[in-house]
Amino acid sequence: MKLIDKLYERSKKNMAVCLGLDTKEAFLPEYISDMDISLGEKYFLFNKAIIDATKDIVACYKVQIACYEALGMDGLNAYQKTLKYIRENDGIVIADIKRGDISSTAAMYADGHFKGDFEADFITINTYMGSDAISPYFDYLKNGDKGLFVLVKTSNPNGHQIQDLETKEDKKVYEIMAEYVDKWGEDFVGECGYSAVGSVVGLTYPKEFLDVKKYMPKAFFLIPGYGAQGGTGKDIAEIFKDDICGVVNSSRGIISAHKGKVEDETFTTLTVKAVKDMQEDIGKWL
Ligand SMILES: O=c1ccn([C@@H]2O[C@H](COP(=O)(O)O)[C@@H](O)[C@H]2O)c(=O)[nH]1
Repeated sequence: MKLIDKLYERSKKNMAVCLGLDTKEAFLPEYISDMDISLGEKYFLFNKAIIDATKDIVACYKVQIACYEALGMDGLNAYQKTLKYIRENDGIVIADIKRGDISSTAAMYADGHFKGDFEADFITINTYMGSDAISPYFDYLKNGDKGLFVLVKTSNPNGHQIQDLETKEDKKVYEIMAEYVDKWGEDFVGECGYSAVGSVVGLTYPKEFLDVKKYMPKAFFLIPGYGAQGGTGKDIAEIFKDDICGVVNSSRGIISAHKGKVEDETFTTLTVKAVKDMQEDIGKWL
C-alpha cells in the first residue's frame, strides 16, 4: 500500500487527527521536569509517553523541528529518536521542516530528511522559490513511500501580505501556488485518488480553503490552525463535506492539555481526552 493511501485510511479511521509534537519545556509534566537528565532526554521521554498512549487513535504525528533545533545537538537527538520511535511503532510522521532552496541545496534537504538519521515519511516544503525547490524530491516519491506537503495558504495572521496579492492573471498568489501543486502532484496519485504531493492550508481561513481546494482536487491537506489558533470542527465541516481530504493538526491544544492538572505519569489520560474531544468536535459536523 502506498503511503498516501495509508494516511488516507488512517485519517478516515481516526477522524483526521494529526498530533503535533511541538514539545517545549513548559509542557513537561513535573515528574519529567524533575528528572536529572538533559532537556532533550526529557523531551523524548515526554514524546514517547504521548506516542505510547495515542498511537492507535491518531492518523499521524507532526514533529516541529524548530522546537528541537532550539536545543542544539541535545534537541536534535530527541528529534531523531522521536521520528524513529513513531516509525518503529507503525506510525506515520510528518516532519515540519518547511524547507525551500535552489535545486542543488534542495537535493541535500531531500537526502537529509527522507533517509538517514532524520528520515521522515512526509516533510513540509516551501516552494515560494519555484519548481527548483520541489523537483529534487520527486525521485523519493516514485516508490510511493514518501510524501510532501507544500505551503499554499498558511494559518498565520500576516500570510495574506504576500499570499493574497492579486496577480496579473486575476488570481491570488496562493491560487497560483495551488495550481502548481496540482501539476507537481500528477505523477504521484494513489489508489485513494490523492497525490503524495499534498498541500498545507490553514484552518484559520475556511472560505479561502474552499477556494483553494478547487485548484487542486487531488491534493491531500495538512491543515494547521485547529485549537490554539482558533480553528474548530465547524470550520472543517464544509472542507470535509465530500470526503475526509486531509489531516488536521493540533499541537499545543493536545500536548499541553494536562498542564496544571495532572503532573505525574498519568498525564497522558488528558492527552488521550484531548484527542478524543477533537475527534468528537470534528465528527459531529460530518
Ligand atoms: O500555516 C501553518 C503551517 C504550519 N504550522 C505549524 O503547525 C503547528 C501548529 O501548532 P498549534 O500549537 O496547534 O497552533 C506549528 O508547528 C506550526 O509551526 C502552522 O501553524 N501554520
